[in-house]
Amino acid sequence: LKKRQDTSTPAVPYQQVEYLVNIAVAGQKLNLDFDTGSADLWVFSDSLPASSKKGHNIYTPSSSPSYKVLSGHKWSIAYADGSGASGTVGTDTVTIGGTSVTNQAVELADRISSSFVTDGLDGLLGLSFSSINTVKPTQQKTWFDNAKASLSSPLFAAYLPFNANGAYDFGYLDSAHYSGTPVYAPVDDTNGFWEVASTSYKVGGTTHSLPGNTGILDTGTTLALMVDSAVSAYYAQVSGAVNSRSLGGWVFPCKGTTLPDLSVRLGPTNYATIPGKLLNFQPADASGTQCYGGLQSVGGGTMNVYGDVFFNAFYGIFDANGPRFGFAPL
Ligand SMILES: N#Cc1c(N)n[nH]c1N1CCCC1
Repeated sequence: LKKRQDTSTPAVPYQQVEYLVNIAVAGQKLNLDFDTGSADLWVFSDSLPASSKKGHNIYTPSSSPSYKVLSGHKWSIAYADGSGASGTVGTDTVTIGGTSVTNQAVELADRISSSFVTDGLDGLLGLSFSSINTVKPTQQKTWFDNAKASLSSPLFAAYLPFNANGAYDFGYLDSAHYSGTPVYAPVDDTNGFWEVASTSYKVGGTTHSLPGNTGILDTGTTLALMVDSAVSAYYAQVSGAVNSRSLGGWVFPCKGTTLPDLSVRLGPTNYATIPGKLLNFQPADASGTQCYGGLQSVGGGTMNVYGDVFFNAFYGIFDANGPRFGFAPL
């Protein structure tokens, strides 16, 4: 699994950092973005315009003897960052690590939005709950849902260290990928996400409550996105921080700033502390004067989104038994 930081485009709230995982769809190697915030497995297909296919590995069903068309089935997905894709559906054998799933729904993109053309990925592998899969008329299951019975344990874990190669462990916990003992929070899968209660946070030695709030653990989102009260309270601790419309979010002076840690409550008991140094995402402009924060606003609602910034500090354990989410410091 490789991590590629796309610093070419200006920071935007949902900018994707690709976690490229090499998987085989019927022996055809593809780099897919493993995304615990969505439930569709889709790939670039040969029915895309040539301009969209440039620089990507393309899945060609015609060269796979095990491919079967799922006739009359379509899919269409729109992500929170405004990107999207759509197309037709088939099934094939999908192998990750040593585990093969036969008759896995593979969604063929015949339309993709521009951000996918420039990203280094060849598609997405959804790892949220199958209840939000977009295939119609018959909803399809995620690769993990299909695979979990044949794994030693019905779980997977995300190891995504900052600026280093990461890994997804399927069916087991790799003790080399975390320290200490994992703690767990119950997951409510009603909305199809790995969603836990997140009713308070700590910054600058003060505990703030977030009544009725939850958080989703989402490897497909780059940053940590929280409700405005939390984001404002955090940047109130950072001198010179401003919420810049032109730069697309909260920025602060790159020089001389020491960001505070952010502790977020996951479940009824435990807090996860993200060190301040992981909350400096990248320079917000070419001059490098202002830096873009790794904590940004989720907009409205009470559902916070703990993305890759969280996983840069914690090994994330997605356990279908429960279901529950576990975490331990890297
Ligand atoms: N926005 C967004 C988003 C998310 N919350 N999880 N995964 C996402 N994407 C996967 C590919 C593009 C966006």
